[in-house]
Amino acid sequence: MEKILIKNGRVVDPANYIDGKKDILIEDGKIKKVADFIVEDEDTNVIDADEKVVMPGFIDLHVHLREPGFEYKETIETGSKAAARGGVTSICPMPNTKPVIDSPESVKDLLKRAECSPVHILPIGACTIGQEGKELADIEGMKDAGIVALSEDGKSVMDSALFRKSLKEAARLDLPMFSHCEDKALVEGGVMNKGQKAEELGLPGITNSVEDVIVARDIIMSKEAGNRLHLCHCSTADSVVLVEMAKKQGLPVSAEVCPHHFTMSDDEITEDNGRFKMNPPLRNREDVDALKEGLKTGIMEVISTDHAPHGKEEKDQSMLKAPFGIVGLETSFALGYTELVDKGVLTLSQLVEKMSVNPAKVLGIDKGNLAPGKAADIVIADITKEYKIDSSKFVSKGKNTPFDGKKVKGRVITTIVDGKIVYKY
Ligand SMILES: NC(=O)N[C@@H](CC(=O)O)C(=O)O
Ligand SMILES: [Zn+2]
Repeated sequence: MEKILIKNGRVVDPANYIDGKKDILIEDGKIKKVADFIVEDEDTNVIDADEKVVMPGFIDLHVHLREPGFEYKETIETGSKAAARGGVTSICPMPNTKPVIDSPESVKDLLKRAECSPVHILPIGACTIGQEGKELADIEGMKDAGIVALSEDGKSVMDSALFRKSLKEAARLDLPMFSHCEDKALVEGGVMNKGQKAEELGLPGITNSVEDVIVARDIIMSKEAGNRLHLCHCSTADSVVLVEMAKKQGLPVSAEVCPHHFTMSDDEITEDNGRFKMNPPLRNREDVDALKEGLKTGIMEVISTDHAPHGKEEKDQSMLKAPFGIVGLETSFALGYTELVDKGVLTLSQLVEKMSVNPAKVLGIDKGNLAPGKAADIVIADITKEYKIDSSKFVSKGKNTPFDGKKVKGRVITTIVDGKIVYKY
């Protein structure tokens, strides 16, 4: 296998307390050596990373690949290539495909299909059969087949007694539960955040309580069941308060924030169009500020995208009709860098913690770390030059983003997975 030497880059590797100029030698898919100066052999591929940052590959705990069943929105191939373009070297696809990933056979089928992927695919299994919320799925069988977490994402298991059963299985099998927090009955047809903007546009609103009551329920129930709980796409100020309370009690609770929720608030929605529609919705300024503060203090540990591709026609219509969801894999680093690091909310090292180190901890996998001997999953990026997000360049089939044309910094230049270059700008 090719030897690669990454020279002169600013290595940002928080797991090893490194933020400084180093060379990294990669051999046989693994990191061989990290040092101030490494001399190359003749047969080494040298990557000049002068003025670039070199980080452990990002791990995205929340993506939708749509295959099987909705290949017109995305396939495993296009979604995983989008990940590589975004510097994301491991992705966790949610089970809301058709059929739903709810059995050992469907997990095996997914992993077989995933052989085309340039990045690692770590599947998540559904809690209930068909995500219908009626009957528990074969969770142990799915674990044996290779799932890394459980989730009913797209909805909550609204039957709390059934949810308790899945939490107990999660605890027994040591699988984290990834909770999509949404009290279905409270949505009442809402399509965007309830507030002044929704009134202006004449659209039904989604209150914060839709999320908050299930965040509280899931924390309380996980405390009793003894499972690890990871709260998906937190969007409200009170979610942060509740996660802080759980952490103060020493509970194994983690929480993610998506780039769109820390970048944009509902008052920035310019028109009634599906590109502004996702679940949970863009919230108000106070919520956005609370999420940023939560990221800063460390209460919110993970940034993941909830990459949710849809067809052009589906999204280019009123929020009353468009499906929920926006793409995120190809813009997450740029938004994180621009909104959090460049604006002084986080250091670059802290951003890497949220995008690489902590997601690995949530899954309990040996990644997010550039020490010798570790797998060479690496991203090299340029953080100096400003550019505009251009959705026509996305390799994802989904172009549905509210950030088209936004000026950002933070461009992924090279992505390496297991010592192999899988993307080059
Ligand atoms: N987030 C979304 O708006 N949509 C997701 C489902 C989900 O993660 O809630 C989807 O699958 O499209
Ligand atoms: Zn969700």
